[in-house]
Amino acid sequence: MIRLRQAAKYFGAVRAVDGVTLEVQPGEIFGLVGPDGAGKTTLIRLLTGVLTPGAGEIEVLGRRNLEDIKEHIGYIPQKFSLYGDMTVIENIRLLGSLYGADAAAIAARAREILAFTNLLPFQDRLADRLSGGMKQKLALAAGLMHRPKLFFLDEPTTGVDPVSRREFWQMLYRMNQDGMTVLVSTPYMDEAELCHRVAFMHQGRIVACGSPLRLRRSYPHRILELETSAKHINRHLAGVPIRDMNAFGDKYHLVVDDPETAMAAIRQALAAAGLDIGSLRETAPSLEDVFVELAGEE
Ligand SMILES: Nc1ncnc2c1ncn2[C@@H]1O[C@H](COP(=O)(O)OP(=O)(O)OP(=O)(O)O)[C@@H](O)[C@H]1O
Repeated sequence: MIRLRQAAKYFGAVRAVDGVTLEVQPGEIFGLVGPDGAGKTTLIRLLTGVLTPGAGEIEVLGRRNLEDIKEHIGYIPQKFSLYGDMTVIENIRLLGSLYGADAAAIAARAREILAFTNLLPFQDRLADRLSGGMKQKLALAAGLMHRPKLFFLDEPTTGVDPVSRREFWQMLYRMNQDGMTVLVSTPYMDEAELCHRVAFMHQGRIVACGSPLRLRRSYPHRILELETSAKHINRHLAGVPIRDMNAFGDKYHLVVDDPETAMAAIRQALAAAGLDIGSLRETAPSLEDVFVELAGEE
C-alpha cells in the first residue's frame, strides 16, 4: 500500500526525513510516533505528494507519480484546512463537488458521513464555531466524502479533549473495519498502543518499527516504578545501580538490569535520606520506556 526506500527530505541543514525505509500493508492502522520536530509531518507530506523527496523512492497505492493518488486518498493535515466561515454541511458539499459527484449523490453521502461522525445535529453550524474535537471530526468527514482507500491523518487529536479523542479513534477503527488503511501520526503513546504497527521516528529517522507488543517485548532492560512525594530523589540515588530515570506524571520509571538488587539499594538510599517511599515495584515496560531508550541511543 505504501513503500518507501531511503526517502529523504532536507530543508537546508535540517534533515527532516533522513533515509526512511518503510512498508505499510493494506488493512493496517499504522502509527507514526515521535516528538515534535521528529519529521512526521514532512514524511506525511511526502507520502501525500505535497512535497517531493530530495532522494529515495516512494510508492503509494502502487504508483510512483503521487499526482495520480490524490483522488484515492484522504488527508487531514495538522492545521485545520476547511472553511471556518462556512457551515459543516457547506464544507462537506464543497468537498463532494470537487470530486465531481452530482448533487443527489453528494447529499446522500453527506448524510451518511455526518451520521457516522455524529455531526448531524451540527450541520448548520459555522466550522469556526465548532470545538477542537468537532473540527477534527469535520475534517475526517470531509476526507471521507470520496471513499478513499487510504487515509493519512497528521496528529488529528493533538489538543483534543480525552472523550473526543476516544470517539475519534473509535471512528478510525470503524473505517479500518470497512477496509480502509490508515496512517496516523501522533505524539501520544496511548494512541500508539491502538495501532496495529508503529514506527518510532526521531530526528528524521525510523528508530524502530513493529507491533506495540513486539516493541515492548524487545525492551532490553527492566523497569521499576517508584511512587513518592519526595522531590529531587535523583540526588539521593547516586550510588544505586540505575541506568536511567524518567518522570511519568507523579511516578518515576527507573531503568535497571537487576530489579531485586536495585530495589533493595533504592529503599536503603531513600531511607538513609529520610525520604518516604509511597510504593516501589517492578512494572512492564511501556511504549514510552521503549521510545525513551531508543531516542537516547541515537
Ligand atoms: N518547510 C520547512 N522549511 C524548513 N524547515 C522545515 C520545514 N518543514 C519542516 N521543517 C523542519 O523539519 C523538522 C521536522 O519537522 P516536522 O514538522 O516534519 O516534524 P513533526 O514530527 O511533524 O513535528 P511537529 O509535530 O512539531 O510538526 C523540524 O526541525 C522542522 O523545523
